[in-house]
Amino acid sequence: MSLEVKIKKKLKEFTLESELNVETGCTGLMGPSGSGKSITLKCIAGVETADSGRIVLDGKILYDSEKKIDLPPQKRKIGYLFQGYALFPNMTIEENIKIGLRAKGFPKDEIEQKTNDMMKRFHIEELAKRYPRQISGGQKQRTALARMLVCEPEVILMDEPFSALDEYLREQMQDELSNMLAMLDKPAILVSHSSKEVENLCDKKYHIQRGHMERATLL
Ligand SMILES: Nc1ncnc2c1ncn2[C@@H]1O[C@H](COP(=O)(O)OP(=O)(O)OP(=O)(O)O)[C@@H](O)[C@H]1O
Repeated sequence: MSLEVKIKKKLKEFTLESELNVETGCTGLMGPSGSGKSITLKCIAGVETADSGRIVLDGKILYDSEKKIDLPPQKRKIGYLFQGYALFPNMTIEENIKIGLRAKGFPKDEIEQKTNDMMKRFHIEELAKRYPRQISGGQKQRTALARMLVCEPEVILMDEPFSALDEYLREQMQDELSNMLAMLDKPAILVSHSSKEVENLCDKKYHIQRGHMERATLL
């Protein structure tokens, strides 16, 4: 399974020129603040649109400016773990996980089944009826991961998934994430400011600076 990205997008201060190939396994994306990491992920997910280029997942075109193809986010099969998780504060943990499945029109009993399976897998079933403000940082991250994976994405995008966690929890969640990625066997992109995190979790990395992306070597 592979994801090929070659896109351009004019931003206020520079032009983003993202070019990366991601295979099964985890690819790190590093760079200074404001260099174009999040917007690259958003273009891949389809919540932002590039000005030109192509995004191809296993031969399937998600975006092609010349062919005028631009699949909406719900047709891209991409899981996006947002910076800060973006859980809906007015929905319970359970409802937060169900929302994507509802949007995709799954039947009610299948939604229940899939949500319960995911909550068990991430050890959050006891939190089902609580709201995001009533759970810890690690539990929020588990909820966000469950919400992302319940829709069975083909590609996983993670924007600084550990930045909100303290050091102890960060190491624990890194281990969990590493096991999960190995089990899923899908391409993943991890945006991070930490070389250590990328060295631990990724088998490939890119650097981006003012919108210009280059492959870098892991230590
Ligand atoms: N939709 C948009 N249209 C135009 N410019 C944007 C848009 N979104 C972000 N930008 C600008 O593009 C640049 C890159 O932003 P981006 O959010 O990708 O940075 P980043 O590398 O993820 O930074 P950080 O590490 O701080 O999260 C910034 O200068 C930002 O102000």
